[in-house]
Amino acid sequence: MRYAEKLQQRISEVGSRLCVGIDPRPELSGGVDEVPEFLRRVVGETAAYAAAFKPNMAYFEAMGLRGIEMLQEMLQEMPKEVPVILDAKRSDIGETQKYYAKSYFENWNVDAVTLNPFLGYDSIEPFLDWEGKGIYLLAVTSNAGSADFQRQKLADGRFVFELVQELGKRAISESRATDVGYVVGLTNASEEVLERIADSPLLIPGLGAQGGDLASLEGKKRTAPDVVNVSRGITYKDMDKSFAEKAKAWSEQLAV
Ligand SMILES: O=c1ccn([C@@H]2O[C@H](COP(=O)(O)O)[C@@H](O)[C@H]2O)c(=O)[nH]1
Repeated sequence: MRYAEKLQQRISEVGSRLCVGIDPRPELSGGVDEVPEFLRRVVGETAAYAAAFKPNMAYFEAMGLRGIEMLQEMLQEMPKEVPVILDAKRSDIGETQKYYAKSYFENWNVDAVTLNPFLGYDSIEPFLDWEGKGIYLLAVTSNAGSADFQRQKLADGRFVFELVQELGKRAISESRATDVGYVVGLTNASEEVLERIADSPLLIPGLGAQGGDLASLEGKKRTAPDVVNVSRGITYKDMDKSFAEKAKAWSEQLAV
């Protein structure tokens, strides 16, 4: 089964596009030693509402070797029916990317990863021949600096983020096994952006703490298995509520 099919199946099962972001902050979770239990609770309580999970490598790397071990332990224990998108945003020459692809898709066996497309097609190629796997290329990120490059116009009138999508189109034209989607930040998902975004799987961060407005997505005729990520809005907000209650509330807002 292709990655996009697996994700669509999960969206249908849970009836929602909620992607639960997992970004542990030891200083807010009782210290590094408490993080494994925090992760078990987040995963355990939110899985029933999650179309996908999205751990971000940065938060695990920041805890050193122990953080990497925690990520590995969490990945091993995660329910297999929930696709995992590892937010790694890697970018390097193709020779090095081969090893990132092996690490994420073979050793850690995640379903999808985020990649930075700045180095071009040969830099994403090592990720393209993996059955059942997906990559999300950064197209329009949720930060203000997305205007610096991604939303600049070229001489021919196209935006730079449209060039990013040429990489995905090429992968489709070559019938590659890996599905290619895009990161589009909710905070920057204007009409002008969305009308130029392909009907490929989108990972949409920016809901909750970053203040993105779901109304931006309304009325779009999209068929791809898009997911909308909420991290702090579940794990570090309204701490009087359980993770399950917060995930349920977001999942209802993202009902399909
Ligand atoms: O454009 C992007 C790409 C990735 N992210 C990541 O998503 C989560 C968002 O966390 P919140 O707490 O819900 O704001 C985080 O891991 C970011 O690094 C993004 O926000 N925007």
